[in-house]
Amino acid sequence: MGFNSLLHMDIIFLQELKIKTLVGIYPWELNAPQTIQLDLEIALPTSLACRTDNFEDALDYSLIVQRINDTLSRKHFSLLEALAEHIAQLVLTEFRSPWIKVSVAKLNAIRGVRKVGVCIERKIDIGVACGSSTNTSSGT
Ligand SMILES: Nc1nc2c(c(=O)[nH]1)N=C([C@H](O)[C@@H](O)CO)CN2
Repeated sequence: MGFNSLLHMDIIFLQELKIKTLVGIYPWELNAPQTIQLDLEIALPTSLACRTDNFEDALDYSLIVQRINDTLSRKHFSLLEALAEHIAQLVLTEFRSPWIKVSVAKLNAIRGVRKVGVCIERKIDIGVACGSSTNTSSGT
């Protein structure tokens, strides 16, 4: 139904997106926003824009950045893992992406380590792409 096959995957990437947000397991992290760095690879639902050169056929990456900034300005996650999952599910559902890789890192959070973080990969259930109502995308 208009979705690329996995042999033919077009990807929008966002590198080193820096966002201030509340994240962490320690009490001091509840009220002190920290800068995290996000790297995203987002598979596109179609390749139409490649052929048409028409912005209306493209997924506007500035809207994805806006949406991520918006959601992270309202939330506090304890773990980077949960923050990454939230971003993955948001992009899969709201932007109709079939596959995503999300890396989230804290900068200089540990002495001697420039970046520490997690990287997760998620995909939608193929049934969802084809219009079925089941969704088993989370947590796999
Ligand atoms: N696997 C994880 N380990 C730790 C996390 C995390 O999000 N995932 N977070 C912390 C603290 O919040 C730390 O980053 C404070 O500097 C420790 N371990």
